[in-house]
Amino acid sequence: MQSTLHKVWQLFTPAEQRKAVWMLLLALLMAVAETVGVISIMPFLSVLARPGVIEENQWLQAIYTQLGFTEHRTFIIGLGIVSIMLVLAASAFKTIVQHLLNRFVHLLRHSISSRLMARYLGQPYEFFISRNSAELSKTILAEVDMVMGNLIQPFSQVIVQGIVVVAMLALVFAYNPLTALAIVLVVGTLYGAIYLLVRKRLKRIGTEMVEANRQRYQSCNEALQGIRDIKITHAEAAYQQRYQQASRTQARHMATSETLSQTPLYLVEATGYTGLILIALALLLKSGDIAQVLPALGLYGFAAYRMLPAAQIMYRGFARLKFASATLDNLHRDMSLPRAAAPSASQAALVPQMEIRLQGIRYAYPSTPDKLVLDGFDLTIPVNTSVGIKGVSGAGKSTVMDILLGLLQPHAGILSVDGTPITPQNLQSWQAAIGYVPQHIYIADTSVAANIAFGVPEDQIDIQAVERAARAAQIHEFVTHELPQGYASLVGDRGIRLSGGQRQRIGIARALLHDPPVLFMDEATSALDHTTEAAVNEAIRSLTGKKTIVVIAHREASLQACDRILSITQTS
Ligand SMILES: Nc1ncnc2c1ncn2[C@@H]1O[C@H](COP(=O)(O)OP(=O)(O)OP(=O)(O)O)[C@@H](O)[C@H]1O
Repeated sequence: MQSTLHKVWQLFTPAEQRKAVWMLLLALLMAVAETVGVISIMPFLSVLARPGVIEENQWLQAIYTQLGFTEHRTFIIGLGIVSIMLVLAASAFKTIVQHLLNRFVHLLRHSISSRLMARYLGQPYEFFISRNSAELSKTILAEVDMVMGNLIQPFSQVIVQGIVVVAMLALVFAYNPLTALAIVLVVGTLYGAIYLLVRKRLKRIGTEMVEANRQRYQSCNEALQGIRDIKITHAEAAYQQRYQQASRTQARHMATSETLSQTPLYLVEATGYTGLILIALALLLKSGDIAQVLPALGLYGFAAYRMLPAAQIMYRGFARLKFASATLDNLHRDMSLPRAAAPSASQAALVPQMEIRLQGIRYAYPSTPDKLVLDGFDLTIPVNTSVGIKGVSGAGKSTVMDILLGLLQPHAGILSVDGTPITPQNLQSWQAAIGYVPQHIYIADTSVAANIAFGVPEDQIDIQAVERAARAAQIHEFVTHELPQGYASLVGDRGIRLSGGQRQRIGIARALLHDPPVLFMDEATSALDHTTEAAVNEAIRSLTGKKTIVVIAHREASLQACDRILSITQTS
């Protein structure tokens, strides 16, 4: 429990932690308002039951004479009105505080999920090749919500309602300590026993629910991304079943957790009402006068009316805290990922003047640490020359390119530009000098222009630069003559409205957009027909001598224009 609270606390920024303390104070005031509301009913009920109490009670008498009352009736009406006003004021105050609490909780959700997204995006590329993307979306979108709904919101309720319960108990205690102790004993034992019985189960189904949710996201993601293959292989039923199984498990566990957190309500309600009737009878038997019993009964009744739901909400909060503890562990782990290294102050491109160099590179992927893809790999690329890299499939060509791009960190050896090693601090400057065409081009569901000027806000796109790059990539004619809205045409999810070759040319235009001094191309023309490939290659050939170019290609034709061809062989 303590570690759960500690983990929740660590999800907050220092400013949010301070705000949380303020919220706690407000909750305290809310409980005070609640108590004032209850206490204000006491004098009214007493006087209503037995007006003679005005003369017996020095406080009531002082108020009666000070305010110049002459008649009991008007005094009772006055007390009633004051009581109503206090209850109304307390309700208004509670509404405001509740709104502030809700706001705090929902803005926290926004803040935590935004920070988690930033934390993920700040991770090195290797992090993403080791984790499933559906799992990451699930944590950002579903688990933060889950933690808010099942942890922070119930936790804030545990505190607010805890204060209400304590205030109500104090009120009853002041009136009759024995009754207060009896209430604590009965209600506390009931809830405590039920909680001890269900907590292990809640934790277990909470853990299983996290796994079911992961499978739900993953099967959904895979099914929608691989829809072509699913259609061809008729794998709809298999995917549907995979999704359904996980979804059903999740639904069942959610329902069980709900039931387990609601169960004691009816039991405690029954106990509460039984207790109230027993107290009424005991009081009546003791005094024999219903008028004397009425105020005490009013107090107990109201305290029970406020306290039992509060105790139930508290219990529910604890139960949900237990249920969500596995989700919290997940979220806490990912929120504790290291922050991205701060880039150097200067973001100017690190343009090579002499050479780009890989020296003694050794690399193995995180999932297969014993299988070295590169071992003692050296490569020197003099500036403004072009290197073609060939080799059998799986030899490690793309891995070399990813290391040149600074996406993968070699385990040994260095990547340097003019003798300056590339580190996390100057990586951004190095990448600013590179235009890169990957093997699989990612096309976003936006306009052609926004896809070429990738990552630039729509209203800041330099359309002339976009057109220039598109001409070099041999896509300008297609965009202007065949797309209904030219560069503003939308390309669909992952560029579904474009052919493979058109997508590839958009990727090439993207790489050329800023006229980079360094150009890396990984199978950049593999999806083009011969005529288009020849035209693109011609455009790239015209750049030789003016840019430093590294090309990976299987087709010799794509490497013909290179100054040097390097053959990579698989390390055994
Ligand atoms: N994310 C990864 N995790 C583990 N192993 C990987 C990963 N990516 C690539 N590999 C392995 O590393 C080796 C080199 O892969 P790489 O993609 O660099 O080859 P390549 O020469 O570019 O191949 P191709 O010509 O088929 O694109 C292969 O054996 C591949 O299985």
